[in-house]
Amino acid sequence: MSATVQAQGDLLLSASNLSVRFGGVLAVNGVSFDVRRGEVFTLIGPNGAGKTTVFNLISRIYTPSTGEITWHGGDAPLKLTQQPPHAMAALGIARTFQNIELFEHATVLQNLLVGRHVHRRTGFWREMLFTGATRRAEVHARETAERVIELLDLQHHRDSLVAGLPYGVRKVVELARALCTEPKLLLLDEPSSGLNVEETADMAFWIQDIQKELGVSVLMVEHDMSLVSKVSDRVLAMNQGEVLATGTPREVQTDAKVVEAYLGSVDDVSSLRRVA
Ligand SMILES: Nc1ncnc2c1ncn2[C@@H]1O[C@H](COP(=O)(O)OP(=O)(O)OP(=O)(O)O)[C@@H](O)[C@H]1O
Repeated sequence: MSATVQAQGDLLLSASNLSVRFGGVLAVNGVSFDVRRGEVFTLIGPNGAGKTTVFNLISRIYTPSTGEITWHGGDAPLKLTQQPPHAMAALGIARTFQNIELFEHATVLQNLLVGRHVHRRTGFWREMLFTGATRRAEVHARETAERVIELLDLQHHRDSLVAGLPYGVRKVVELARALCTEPKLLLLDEPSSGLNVEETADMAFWIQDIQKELGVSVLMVEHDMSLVSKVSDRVLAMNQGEVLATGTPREVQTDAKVVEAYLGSVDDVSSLRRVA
């Protein structure tokens, strides 16, 4: 894993003119944005704005009706819309889910090693014969898992069954499992959902560590504006499927269109000014 945060101007992913229609609902309408290497880029907006739909377009759960998503994380630009969902992890895109999806009756370490298997290239017969390549892959998987365990302070939980862990720890384990695929881009779907204030502050700390220590870029959907302000380099605000504003957390939170979308009135702008 890279230890350097890369230059901000360097493009990692670009979404251009994305639209999705569900029956009569135009859930996403002409949305364009870029995610740069090393940045935390956050989608915000009121309920039903289209954030999750954009997120699901990037992780290839949905295919856009119009538009294109280009991945710049490989040797040459790649059209993500032509890739199947299962190809995402191998390309360097990992995600977490709003409702945690872990193997409940496996240990934390076992869950992390499952995450690593996306990079196994050794083939069936080599695995059966446990060749040198297989052994090296196994050692690398364990080393990566141990590094992630240390980074996210999960040492005490390494051999615990996930089912017995508090919700806040499980959220961190899910983050750890995604990191074990050694992604270039980490997609976080509402990382603070279900967490209390203290756990949300811890989550902000982990996201900053992931960005700064590992150089991993983050694209997240998040409602908690304290977390958004603390960790985001740039924010994109949506409403009714369309982009309202893109910029720093402060720029977006004080944008009149954004304030109006949240509150229905530009008079209440001060209540959104909770930028750290
Ligand atoms: N699979 C689907 N089928 C039909 N309509 C959908 C589907 N997914 C989303 N929608 C509709 O698309 C619009 C955008 O929904 P989306 O979930 O993307 O919003 P959101 O900004 O993530 O909202 P929230 O913050 O409440 O999660 C909504 O009107 C929603 O009802």
